[in-house]
Amino acid sequence: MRLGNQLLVVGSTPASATEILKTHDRVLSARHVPKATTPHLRPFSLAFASECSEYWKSLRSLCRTELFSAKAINLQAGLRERKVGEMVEFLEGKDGKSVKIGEVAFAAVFNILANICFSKDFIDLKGGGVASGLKEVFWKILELAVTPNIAEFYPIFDRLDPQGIAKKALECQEEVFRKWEPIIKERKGSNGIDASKQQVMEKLRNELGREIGTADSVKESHLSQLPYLHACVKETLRLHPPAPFLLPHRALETCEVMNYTIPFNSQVIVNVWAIGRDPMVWTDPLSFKPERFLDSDVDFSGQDFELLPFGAGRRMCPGLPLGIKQVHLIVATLIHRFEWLLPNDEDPLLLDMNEKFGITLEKEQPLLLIPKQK
Ligand code: HEM
Repeated sequence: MRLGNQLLVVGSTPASATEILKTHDRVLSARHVPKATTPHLRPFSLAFASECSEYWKSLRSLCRTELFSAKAINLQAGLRERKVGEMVEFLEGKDGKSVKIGEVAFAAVFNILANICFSKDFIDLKGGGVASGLKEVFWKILELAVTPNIAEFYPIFDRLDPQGIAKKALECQEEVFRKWEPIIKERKGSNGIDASKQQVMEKLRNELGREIGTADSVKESHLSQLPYLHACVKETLRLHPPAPFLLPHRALETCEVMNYTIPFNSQVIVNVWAIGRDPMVWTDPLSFKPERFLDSDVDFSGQDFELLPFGAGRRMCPGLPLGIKQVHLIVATLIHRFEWLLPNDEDPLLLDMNEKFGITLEKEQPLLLIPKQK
């Protein structure tokens, strides 16, 4: 696609994903950096490092050896269990009332990361906390990053910033800095749910009941014994990959991909959302069927190009080991500890499942649920 002066190349099949993320991994490993990722944050960013520089390499190696190595992940198990326990306590206090479950899970995940890096919580589950409101600012930045920006398509408009995107992005950045500065200083100092999904829930509850039994809380040591949970999470990531186009790559040099010439500096994206729903790849692609993964070796570790929620190749997500542990632990805990109802006796079949596209995918209407203690 041509967007003004910008060339955008989209790979939407496992074959083109293999070419982009494996065969031509080095040449296509640069990042297209949207202007809305503000200039002050760019030099420190791993995700928006424009090239695989020495600094980028040192950050990746820090992730591999310190933050997300198998040893580090095991050592963090107690912390994750504690934070998930606090989330459960908070939800117990909301028995019978509706909660925005996405926000609650976001706070738990954010606090896990904040404790790994800064040994303290950033978000108070009841609202408030040093980084309350950060989620909104992050969403705003992501929204700005994907807003079609005339100044990017036609560099002649760069200085004019006709849509005010650069200005708004700068305001967001200032807000992030305002919220983070004290912490860092201190540190220095529509398709509804069908009946088959109810069967999925029942199977998952049975598995959790069998493996965890009457134990009060789910422990990370239980997780490897929960194949149906793993299959449910894979199936969710197939249909709803959080980064539907990965993060935009950029060609370092002109190269040939599947007989197409990709000129130097083109933006290259892989549409993993489309791959996950491709009828040439998946049988009955739009149905939520975790069973498809039970007798299959297909995994999201970057070797199977039909399932790429974390990408593949050198720009692949370094946070996979932490991300996936958190998702398994949180989902298992929420289902094991609570019954979940929709507000106003809403029919699950009529639930609005539309998604809002951006760098990350989220439900257009936040999911409101009522926890009921079992
Ligand atoms: C379920 C959870 C997660 C998913 C689905 C996910 C997905 C992704 C995807 C698709 C990419 C882009 C890959 C590409 O452009 O080829 C990415 C990059 C990245 N992710 Fe994740 N991620 C998750 C959790 C995390 C966590 C927990 C962290 C760290 C705390 C993290 C840190 C990063 C970083 C730093 C990059 C940029 C890597 C680079 O450009 O070299 N992610 N992630």
